[in-house]
Amino acid sequence: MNGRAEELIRDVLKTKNIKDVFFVACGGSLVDLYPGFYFLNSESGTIHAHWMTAKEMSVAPSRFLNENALVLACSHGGNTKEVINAVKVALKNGASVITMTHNPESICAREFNTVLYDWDDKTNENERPQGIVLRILNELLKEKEPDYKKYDAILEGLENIDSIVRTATSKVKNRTWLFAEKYHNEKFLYIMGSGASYSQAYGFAICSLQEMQWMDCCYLHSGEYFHGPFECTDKDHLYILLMGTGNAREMDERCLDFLKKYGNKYEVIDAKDLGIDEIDESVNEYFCPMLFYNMTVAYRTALQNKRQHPLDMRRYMGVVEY
Ligand SMILES: O=P(O)(O)OC[C@H]1O[C@](O)(CO)[C@@H](O)[C@@H]1O
Repeated sequence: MNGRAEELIRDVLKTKNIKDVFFVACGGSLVDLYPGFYFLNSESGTIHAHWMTAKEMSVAPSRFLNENALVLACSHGGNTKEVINAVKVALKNGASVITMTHNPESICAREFNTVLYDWDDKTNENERPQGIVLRILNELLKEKEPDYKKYDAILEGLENIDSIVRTATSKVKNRTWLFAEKYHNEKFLYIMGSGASYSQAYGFAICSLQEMQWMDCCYLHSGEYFHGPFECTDKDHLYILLMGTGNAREMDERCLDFLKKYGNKYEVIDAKDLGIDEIDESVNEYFCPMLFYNMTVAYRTALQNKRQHPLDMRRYMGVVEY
């Protein structure tokens, strides 16, 4: 780990008493910030967490967006207008800002405090946005909360997650191919998850299936499935269930029990079958989304190959005005 993330948060803490952390971005980058938001909500006794699409921060800024706030903003390309505007509003309100981007030439990199990350197959999970966010928050809690006890377990997880992800990715290869063979023409998919991994149900749906495959689908929180959506369950609808760890897991298990009884077509991606237990039980739920992200890449690649629909084909994004 290169230390830039740690350096930036320590700098902030020299002069600021952080009471609120805002996580802002758009689309896939926003997905990457959710586990940090969930982590802070679960672990901190002094800091409030807020997670929102960047535009919402500019059009409806919270009253907590002030000199005691820290904004963590992510933009892969570093130039997304909504993100740049949100950061400007945050700075104007006196907040501290750390951005993350892959693009050294971008506005994020040139104009704001930034952590630059690589994005190639070899990049370690702890140097990608989800890992960087967890590193920043781990330092923040260590500095601010004397009773924070998970610092070492998180560091250890950050050391181990990359090899877990790589092993899991090769393990699911055949399975993703079979999935694509069976379901490449599916009319509608439900993607479910909970806890920190709710983010990946969201990302699987909006980025991998809708944006990259133009497939109709929706994402659901496993807990919310029982509050309306389950009425659609029958032998024909397809469900993808991400099963994480931690306290939230019981919501995923409840969905699985129900699907076993009343459903027929469901794909279970269980972090416990994919090696997540190699990370300490007290923190491994925060690493499941990194694992699930890589599973969504594996599934969407198999779908792309079967459907002959390139992952980078767009008809609106970056093509027309919006
Ligand atoms: O991360 P950036 O560069 O701000 O771009 C955000 C855009 O990229 C995506 O995450 C993926 O194409 C979209 O969901 C979103 O509109």
